Amino acid sequence: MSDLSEKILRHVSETSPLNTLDLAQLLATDHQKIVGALKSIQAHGDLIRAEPQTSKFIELTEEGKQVAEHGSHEARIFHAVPSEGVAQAELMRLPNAKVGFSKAMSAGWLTLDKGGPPVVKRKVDKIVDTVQANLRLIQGGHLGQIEDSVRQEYKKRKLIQEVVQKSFNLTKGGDFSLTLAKLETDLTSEMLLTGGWQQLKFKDYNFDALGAPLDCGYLHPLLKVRAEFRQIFLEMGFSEMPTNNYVESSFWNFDALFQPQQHPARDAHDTFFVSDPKISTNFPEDYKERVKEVHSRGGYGSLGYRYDWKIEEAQKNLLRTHTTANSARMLYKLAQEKNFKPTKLFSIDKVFRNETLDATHLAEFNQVEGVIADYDVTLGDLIGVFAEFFKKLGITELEFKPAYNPYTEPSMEIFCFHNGLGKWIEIGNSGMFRPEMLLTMGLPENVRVIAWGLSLERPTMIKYGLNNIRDLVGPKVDLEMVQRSPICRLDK
Ligand SMILES: N[C@@H](Cc1ccccc1)C(=O)O
Repeated sequence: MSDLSEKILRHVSETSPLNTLDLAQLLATDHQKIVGALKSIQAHGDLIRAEPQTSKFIELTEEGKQVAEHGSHEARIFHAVPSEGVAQAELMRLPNAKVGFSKAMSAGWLTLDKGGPPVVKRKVDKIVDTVQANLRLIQGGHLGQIEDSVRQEYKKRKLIQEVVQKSFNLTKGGDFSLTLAKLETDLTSEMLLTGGWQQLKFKDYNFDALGAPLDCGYLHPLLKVRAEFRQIFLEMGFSEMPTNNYVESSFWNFDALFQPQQHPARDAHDTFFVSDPKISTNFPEDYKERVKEVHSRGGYGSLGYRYDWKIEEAQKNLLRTHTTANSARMLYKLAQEKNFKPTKLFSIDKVFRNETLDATHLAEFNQVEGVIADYDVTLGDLIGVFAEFFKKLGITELEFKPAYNPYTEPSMEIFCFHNGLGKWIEIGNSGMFRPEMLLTMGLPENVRVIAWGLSLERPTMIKYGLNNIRDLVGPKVDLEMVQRSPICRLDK
């Protein structure tokens, strides 16, 4: 039996009721330790009864303690003013000068001479620092001597604060005893054979214990957040697109999306080109011709880009820079069907960009993409879908900013207000696919397609409070972080 438990039992046998706070003082022990020992005594049965109490008291804040020790801000400012006065600008450089100066002025201790550059002078020779004196009284437990209004003022000045202390009033229980028998934790075969178990006392199960970590694999936070996104899309009736090709042709990654062949994103500075196999050649022939036509001469009411479109540029293989390449493939497929059916698609998979690596950028990341193709859908529908999609993530405040993408018009960046960070952050990009893209594929004229893309890493980092992407992905990831991170709910 622990020493402390024994002492508690002895004190309760002498004084009853006995408050745990008084007991802590009596035994010169931390209150938390007393409460801990009390819990273990109670595990032995009805030895001690404990009635919860709450008491409020006033204590000095850190600032209050400073004042009690070194004087109030106003007194320190007063003492910093020499008898001949001092330039106000100089005085104001001292710590806590703003409060100190204004309090000293309203106490009538100082005056401000504004004849030239403002000079602060003493108005009285001596002062009494009542704030310091009062705080010392409170510190000494004489709060009763302080008037209510003064108390309120100190509270406002954050010199004192109210603390709520939980404690217990202890009385003897029905099975009170001065000693504790050791509780058994295991039932052994010997106890069963001898029948000894009947006389022994067993420790209660603690069903609140956290338990040992499971000896099994753990899901990485990115996988958990991915599962959340996938669940949201499925709930909203979206089907998942195939995205199992990291290597893509420039044709599907750029040309099909009406992205001109001179566009800077198609430069090796931004895109990883693949050297083996270097090119793709298998494109739907008549579609390829229509893509060439719309880029070089226009069509469907568009002037096109008016340049010499080259198949060699479209053939270049690359690591896809966005999953919108997969959306393009799916929309083309949809356009080939006899009767158009409204369709909602999503994907969550890896994309690659030739980025300069830093705390928030990697050369590969995951993109979350949603696409809705339907008759006459509008930008209003897109905003409505966002409202529902992000609400399921716990995000209700959204704002949009006009943006530019070669393949969408209009385009909008999506911002959300992050409560935890207390600011607006950009979370994605969106828009309505251009007619130059959709009509070229062969979709009916009045079919519109709204779409959006986000990164998976960004919400994951925010959710798990990480500010360096290397803590989430790559060789420096702390495996214990993966084990510790609970199932993710995207609601905060
Ligand atoms: N492809 C865009 C995202 C996006 C998808 C669909 C429409 C508009 C924008 C990106 O990589 O940022």
